[in-house]
Amino acid sequence: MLVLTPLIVVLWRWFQAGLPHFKLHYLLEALILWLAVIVIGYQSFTVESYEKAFLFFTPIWLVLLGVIAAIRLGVVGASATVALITVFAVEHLVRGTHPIIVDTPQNAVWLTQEYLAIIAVVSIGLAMLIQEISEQRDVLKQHENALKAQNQFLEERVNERTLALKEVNQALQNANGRLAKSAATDELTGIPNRRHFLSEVQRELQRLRLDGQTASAIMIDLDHFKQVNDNLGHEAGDLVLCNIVEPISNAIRPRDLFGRMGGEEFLVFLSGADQKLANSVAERIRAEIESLEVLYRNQKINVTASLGVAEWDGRSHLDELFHQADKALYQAKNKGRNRVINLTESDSDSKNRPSHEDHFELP
Ligand SMILES: Nc1nc2c(ncn2[C@@H]2O[C@H](COP(=O)(O)OP(=O)(O)OP(=O)(O)O)[C@@H](O)[C@H]2O)c(=O)[nH]1
Repeated sequence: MLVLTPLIVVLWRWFQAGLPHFKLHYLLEALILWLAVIVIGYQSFTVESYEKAFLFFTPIWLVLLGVIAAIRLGVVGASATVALITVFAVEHLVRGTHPIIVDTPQNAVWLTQEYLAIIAVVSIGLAMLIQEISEQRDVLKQHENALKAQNQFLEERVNERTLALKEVNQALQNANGRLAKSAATDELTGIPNRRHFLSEVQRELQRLRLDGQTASAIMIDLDHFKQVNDNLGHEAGDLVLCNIVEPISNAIRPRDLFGRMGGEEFLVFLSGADQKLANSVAERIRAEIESLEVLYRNQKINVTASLGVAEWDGRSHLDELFHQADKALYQAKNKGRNRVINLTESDSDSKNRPSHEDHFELP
């Protein structure tokens, strides 16, 4: 009864949990094993067979079958195998045909019980141990899978965050770019404003100084621009200022610097250009402006400009260069406007004229 108890417990749990589904190969293995148990059990517990084939049909082999049952069939299979062996042992004990030959029946019962206890402990105990290990392995596997899933989730979150951060960063860079551009651009005309223009010129002057190259500046001021505003309104004046950009840009090279200094005054800086070249560029600008026709509310507006040219001496600060150009511009205005004047051509009086700009402050 003691030996059958595990089987009864296992079967009872089965019924409680619902009958498990055994796979075909499991049933086949169980069938083969139990056949071996029946053959060896019958022979080893029948005293005649035991005596004839002592080594082959011995109850010890049944212990080995119990171990195989534990490994291959689990707790259920091991319990069933132990039960089967118990049936043989008890049946032969009752009939008195058992091979356990001892002096008294009482001792035979004790010895049989010990034998069955050993089989039960080895077989069912081993099966339970294997089951425990397997369950622990399953739990570990589950934890590992959960950990992997958690890691994957975290990785996805990190990727999402990184992507979001990249997007924010990109947006920030774009905004910064736009901000820098708008800080450097004249709102009305879209060309570099005074501050940005002067800083670009200063950088260029440093480069030219190192390279030992020359440069020239052209200061452009629209003539009688006040009249445009007064006669046609500020909006018309703005339109003229916007339209003036294209002819000036057309007359210079892309690498030349061009900016609005304020009001109706523009500045051009020509790297590597001497006085002669600067004069011809200024003349081209003047002609382009003169031929410009701005259409405002079906009305054509024509403007002219006066231009002052100055060549850089290779040493002086940009303040000085632009003052020279400004003085030349003053000469152009004095001499009747719509013309280009180079400071070398201007009369000495003009040099005493207070500058158009107090000074060209650097950003
Ligand atoms: N529409 C418009 N007018 C401006 C702007 N900035 C300055 N002005 C005007 O430009 C005019 C400049 O007038 P003045 O300095 O007398 O020069 P001018 O009339 O061109 O005369 P000269 O330079 O001597 O030929 C003023 O009426 C300013 O109001 C601007 O952004 N838009």
